[in-house]
Amino acid sequence: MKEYWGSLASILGVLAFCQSLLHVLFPPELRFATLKLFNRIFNVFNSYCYFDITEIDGVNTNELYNAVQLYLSSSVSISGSRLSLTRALNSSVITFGLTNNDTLFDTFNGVTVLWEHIVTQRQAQTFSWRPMPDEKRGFTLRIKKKDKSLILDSYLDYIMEKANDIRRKNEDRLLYTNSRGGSLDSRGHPWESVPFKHPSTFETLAMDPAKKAEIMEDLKDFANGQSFYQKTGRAWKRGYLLYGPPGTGKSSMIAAMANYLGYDIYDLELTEVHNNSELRKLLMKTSSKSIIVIEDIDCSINLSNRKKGTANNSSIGRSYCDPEMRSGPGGGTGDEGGNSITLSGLLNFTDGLWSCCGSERIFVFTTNHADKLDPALLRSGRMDMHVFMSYCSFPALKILLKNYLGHEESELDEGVLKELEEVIAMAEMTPADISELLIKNRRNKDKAVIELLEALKERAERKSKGGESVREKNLNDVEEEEQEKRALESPKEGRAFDDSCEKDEEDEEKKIE
Ligand SMILES: Nc1ncnc2c1ncn2[C@@H]1O[C@H](COP(=O)(O)OP(=O)(O)OP(=O)(O)O)[C@@H](O)[C@H]1O
Ligand SMILES: [Mg+2]
Repeated sequence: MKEYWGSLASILGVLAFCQSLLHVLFPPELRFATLKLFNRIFNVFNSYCYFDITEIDGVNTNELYNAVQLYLSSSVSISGSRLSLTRALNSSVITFGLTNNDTLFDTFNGVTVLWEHIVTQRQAQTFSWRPMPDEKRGFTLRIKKKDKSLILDSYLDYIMEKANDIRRKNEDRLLYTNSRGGSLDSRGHPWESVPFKHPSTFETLAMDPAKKAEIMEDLKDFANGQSFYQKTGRAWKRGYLLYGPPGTGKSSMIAAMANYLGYDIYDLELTEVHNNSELRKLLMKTSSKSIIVIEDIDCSINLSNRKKGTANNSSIGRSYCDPEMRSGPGGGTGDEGGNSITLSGLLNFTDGLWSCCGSERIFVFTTNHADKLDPALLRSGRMDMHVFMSYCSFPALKILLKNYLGHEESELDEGVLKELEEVIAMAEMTPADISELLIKNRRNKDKAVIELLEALKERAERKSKGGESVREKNLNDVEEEEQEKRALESPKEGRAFDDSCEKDEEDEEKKIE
């Protein structure tokens, strides 16, 4: 052992002697040139090339570093024996990462590459506007020289895309709102956000399964349709109008859409927006992969502008047909009027040049009265899909029974099922009403079903009685309308009516005399 240490010491001594000899014999310039030459020779014979991705690029955080870290976390979790764990703010998911100076092989398009995570101590604090971390972190990517041109660009793009997907999955959705009278926060953002944790999904949504499948397919096609939209020259956006009575699941559907696609929601409170330019600014500050929602659009602002007499000096309630209201992008005249937005502004918001300042966005409008909306707002391209959320149907009822009571169709008594099917359409009950009944009795499933059936029967009976009187009233109304119409259409009849009135008046006058 002593001999071993002795020989090691003598080797080190020789090396130190050589180094000092090199220093004495060769000037620094020559030493540098020699090293460069060695490097070149080494590179010629080395079949790999290396790429360093440092955590901090100058003073900015390198986005690629974070993306690589996230990307590698997806494969590391399965294979690594020592991993670093992180949990982002707002996230309910823990991600795995490579520990310091660890390596990992990855394969892309049949090419194998090596990643190494390198952590070194920062030597001295250089001047910086913000404090730097004590450690210098970075990834080194090793690729065979012959594969470099084959994969490098597409591989890095793929990593960025994958990392974004992982980030979206890990982070909870965000729900944004603008309801602060147009004020901006400290960073100049007009939107406030909270984590979006609505549990509604398409699985729990009670509606006709065929309609549900159609919507889901449409959403998936939209989300995967980047090349389609590019090819056809259309802005990558889609509009949905959800209409129907209160409590039929319009808001639940929006939440299900966001959870299905992993998008954020921007809930636009139209009454808080003062003018068209504010509306544009709000739109500019929305991110891609988001759903922009205007709930109860008929109540937010008067947009039923087609009726006579609504066109007055105020910009609210004026017609899209009104040339003044159509002029100029962004509503033009609407901005000057002061604190009101116009239909034109809203149309530009959903369909104009500004609507494509981001991409992959879905506009959803909800209303209880689709007939009150201006057709210009509803045309294809603005609202591509009109979804009627109806009263609870039999297939929807089966979904609610499963959600709230855990009942599969086969577990229910056939007779009860048949009775439910018979009365459900006539009862015209909303899924919200039925949910309340089921929640009330969820501890006693049999009681819940029986009470529901009774409530449905009672309601159906009331409806059928009410329906008759309504029908009678409607018939009377129609008759009166017909009479008025006839009077207007046949001047003779009208004249006769007028003549008789005049005659009566004359007689009256004579009597008084
Ligand atoms: N189709 C449905 N599927 C499942 N649950 C529903 C459905 N419709 C309503 N609900 C239940 O009723 C509640 C109210 O529904 P929601 O807020 O989605 O109705 P809405 O159509 O948006 O009503 P409004 O027009 O008043 O805004 C929800 O919390 C949900 O539990
Ligand atoms: Mg709603």
